Amino acid sequence: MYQHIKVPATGQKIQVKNDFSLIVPDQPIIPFIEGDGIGIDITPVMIKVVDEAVKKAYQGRRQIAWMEIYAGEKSTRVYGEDVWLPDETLHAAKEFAVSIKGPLTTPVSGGIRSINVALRQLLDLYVCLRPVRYFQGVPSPVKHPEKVDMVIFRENSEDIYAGIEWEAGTQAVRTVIDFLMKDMEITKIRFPSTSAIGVKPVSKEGTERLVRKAIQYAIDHKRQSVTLVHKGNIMKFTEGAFKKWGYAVAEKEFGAELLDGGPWMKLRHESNEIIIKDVIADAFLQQILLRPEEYDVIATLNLNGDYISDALAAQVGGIGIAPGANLSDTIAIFEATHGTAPKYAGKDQVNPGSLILSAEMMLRHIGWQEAADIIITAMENTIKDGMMTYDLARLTPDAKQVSCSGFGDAMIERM
Ligand SMILES: NC(=O)C1=CN([C@@H]2O[C@H](COP(=O)(O)OP(=O)(O)OC[C@H]3O[C@@H](n4cnc5c(N)ncnc54)[C@H](OP(=O)(O)O)[C@@H]3O)[C@@H](O)[C@H]2O)C=CC1
Ligand SMILES: O=C(O)CCC(=O)C(=O)O
Ligand SMILES: [Mg+2]
Repeated sequence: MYQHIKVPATGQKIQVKNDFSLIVPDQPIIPFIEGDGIGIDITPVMIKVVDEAVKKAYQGRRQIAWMEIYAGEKSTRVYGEDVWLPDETLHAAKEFAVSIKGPLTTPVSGGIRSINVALRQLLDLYVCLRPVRYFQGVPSPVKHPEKVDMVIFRENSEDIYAGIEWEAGTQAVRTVIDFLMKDMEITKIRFPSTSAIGVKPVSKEGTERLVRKAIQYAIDHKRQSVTLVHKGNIMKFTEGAFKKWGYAVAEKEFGAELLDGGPWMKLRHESNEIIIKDVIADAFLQQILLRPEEYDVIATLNLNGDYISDALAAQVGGIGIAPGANLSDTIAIFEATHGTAPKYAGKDQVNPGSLILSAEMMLRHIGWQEAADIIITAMENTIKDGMMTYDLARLTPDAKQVSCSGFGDAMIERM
C-alpha cells in the first residue's frame, strides 16, 4: 500500500472515535519525520528517551512501534528530487492519527514554501499548541522566569501564512495592484510600481475554532485567564475581528459575561473563574517581560503566535526546551518550536529537550501519563544536576556540559 513507508508488523493503529477521543493499543504505531539539519541529532535521542520512559512506566506491557515517514530533504533522497512532501506522508499522518516530527528547512525569499506550514494546512491542523514553563536551574535573561507559565494557542491555518503573495515586478503583482487601485479605488500603496503584495485572510470560522479550543483548555486545566492577542488597532478587519469573534465565542458558547462593563469578560466553570481579556500584540510583548504572572492561556493569530512562541521560549531559557503540537480534532503532529539550526547539524551538540518535551506532550495526548511524568521528572533532575547542552551550559557557571546524546543518556540515568 505504501511505497517507501514500512509499516511495523508488530504495532497497531491508534483509532479516533466519533467524539474525537482515542483508542490507543498497547503497541501503537507512531509515525515520525526525522527532520532536516539537527533533526538527525535530536530525533534518535528523543526516540531513545521515550522508549526508556515507556519501558520504565509499563515494564514491557506497552511499547511504541515507531514508523519513519518522510518530508523535507530526506524525502527528496528517498522519493526523488523535488518530492518534499509525498502524498503518502500525509496519508500516514491521517491514518495513524498521532505523529511527531523534527524541524524542516524553509529557504528565505525564493525556493520552496514551508513544508511545516504545508503539513499544517493540508491536514488542517488548526491549533499550534505551545506550552511555556520554567525548569528550575535553567539560565534565563529575566529575574523571575518561574513566573512564566503560559500556554499559547496559535492559529495555524490562515493569516499571512496562507502564502498568498506576489513578487515585486511581476505581471501578477501588476494585475493585483491595478485591481486594487482601479476597481477598489485604493490610493494608499506608497510605491505601486515596485511593491510586492501579500494577503492576510482571517476568518470567523478559523478564529472561532481556535478560541473555542483555548477556552476549553482553560476550563479543563483550571487556568485563570484566556488572553486574545491581536493588532486590531491597525488591522481592524482581520486582527480586530479576531478579538471581536473571540469575545463572541466566550459569550455565546461558554456563557461569559462582561466584566465591569467590558470588553473583558468572565466565565465561571464549577468553582473556577476564568477572565477572558485582550491585549494589543506590541503591549503584550513588553508586558510578558514585566508582568508575566498576569498571563496564562494565550489565543492569537498565526504570525503573532510565531513571534510570541520564540520570545516566551527565550524568557524561560531558550528555544532548546520549547515543545509544541499541531492539532486538528482528529490528527496530532508534535514538533519543537525551534528550526533546523543548520550550523549545528550532525554535531551531536544541540539540546534535544524541545523534541523530548514535544514527545512528552504526545504521551499525555495518548493517555500514557505515567511515561510522560517520568520524562518530566528526568528532565527536571538532569537540569538540576547541572547536566546541560551548550545552549544552557554557556550561561551557567557550574554546568557540566554534555552533548545532545549525552543529555538523553543523562535523562535515562535519572529515570
Ligand atoms: N517547525 C519547524 O520545522 C521550523 C523550521 N524552521 C526552519 O529552520 C531553519 C533555520 O531557522 P533559524 O531561523 O535559524 O531558527 P532555528 O530555530 O533553527 O535556530 C536559531 C537558533 O536557535 C538556537 N537553537 C535552535 N534549536 C536549538 C536546539 N535544539 N538547541 C539549542 N539551541 C537551539 C540556536 O542558537 P545559537 O546559535 O545561539 O546557539 C540557533 O542558531 C529555517 O529554514 C526555518 O525556516 C524554523 C522554525 C521552525
Ligand atoms: O516553517 C518554517 O520554516 C518556520 C516555522 C516556524 O517558525 C514555526 O513553526 O514556529
Ligand atoms: Mg517559529
